Amino acid sequence: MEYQKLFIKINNGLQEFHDLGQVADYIPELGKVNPNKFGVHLTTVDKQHFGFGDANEKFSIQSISKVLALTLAYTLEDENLFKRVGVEPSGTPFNSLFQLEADNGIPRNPFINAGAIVISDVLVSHLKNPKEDFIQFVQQVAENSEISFCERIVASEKSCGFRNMALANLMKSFGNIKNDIDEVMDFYFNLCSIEMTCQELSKTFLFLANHGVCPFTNTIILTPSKTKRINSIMQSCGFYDEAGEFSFKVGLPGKSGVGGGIVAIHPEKYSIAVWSPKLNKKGNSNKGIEFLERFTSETKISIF
Ligand SMILES: NC(=O)CC[C@H](N)C(=O)O
Repeated sequence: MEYQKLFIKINNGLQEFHDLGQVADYIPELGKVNPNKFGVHLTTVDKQHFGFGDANEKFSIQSISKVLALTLAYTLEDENLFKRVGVEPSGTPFNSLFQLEADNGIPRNPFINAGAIVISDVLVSHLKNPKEDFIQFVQQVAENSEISFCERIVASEKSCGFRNMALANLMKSFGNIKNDIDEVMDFYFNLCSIEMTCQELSKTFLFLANHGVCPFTNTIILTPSKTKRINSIMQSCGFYDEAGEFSFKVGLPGKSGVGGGIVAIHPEKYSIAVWSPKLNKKGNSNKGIEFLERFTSETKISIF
């Protein structure tokens, strides 16, 4: 399959797409990004690369990193992890508070903010030097020692992270945060600040298309069963209250971030990353979803 030609064809078709999305500006630093950036990169499990547009430019992967945090926490806690966080779609925005009270401080899934804050707490409990150990894990999965947190984004998020602090405090009141809130939230904001290019992102996530094994190094990141489960949580919860719509349109498990990135997995075939900073009302990349819908329609291949 010549994906390169297909990317060009879809991009040509998208010239007529009227992108009504808006760049996330509730985090001041994210509001400074050029809204017209657009990149795509696909890496196959047999290690072929296909890139397009701004595929080699770094951007803030934001909530996409929640998948990597879940991956590490799942290997450390096994099924015990799911006593403190569920695996059901929330049907609510990523930073919603109200469900959490009714659910006694147990977040619906690990990909909404509340769920990722619980995962952060788990990692803070297990890791000796949480931030350093976590970024080393990401570098290992990415096979790239340059991947890092972005201090500028961390500071920007901390300056306006009131809802996230509220989520953490509410969960602490229910006993579902074990460590000091400031330490957990410092970890969470760093987690959200990781930067990657589309190329780095698609390569990093390839283990999820390959039964948990990184094809470049043959390193086992997860067991096949845990890999299936993480893909399944991405399928049902990767896009907040738009998860059903993404599944309906694209037909692949995936995860979005408010930096405008999306990564989607076709098990046993490829991992694809798209970046377009303008978001729809649900906080997902508007053009990114459109691109992926056209991509799986053109290739006529999805998991369904
Ligand atoms: N959906 C997202 O990417 C949200 C992550 C963002 N850092 C936040 O906590 O609000």
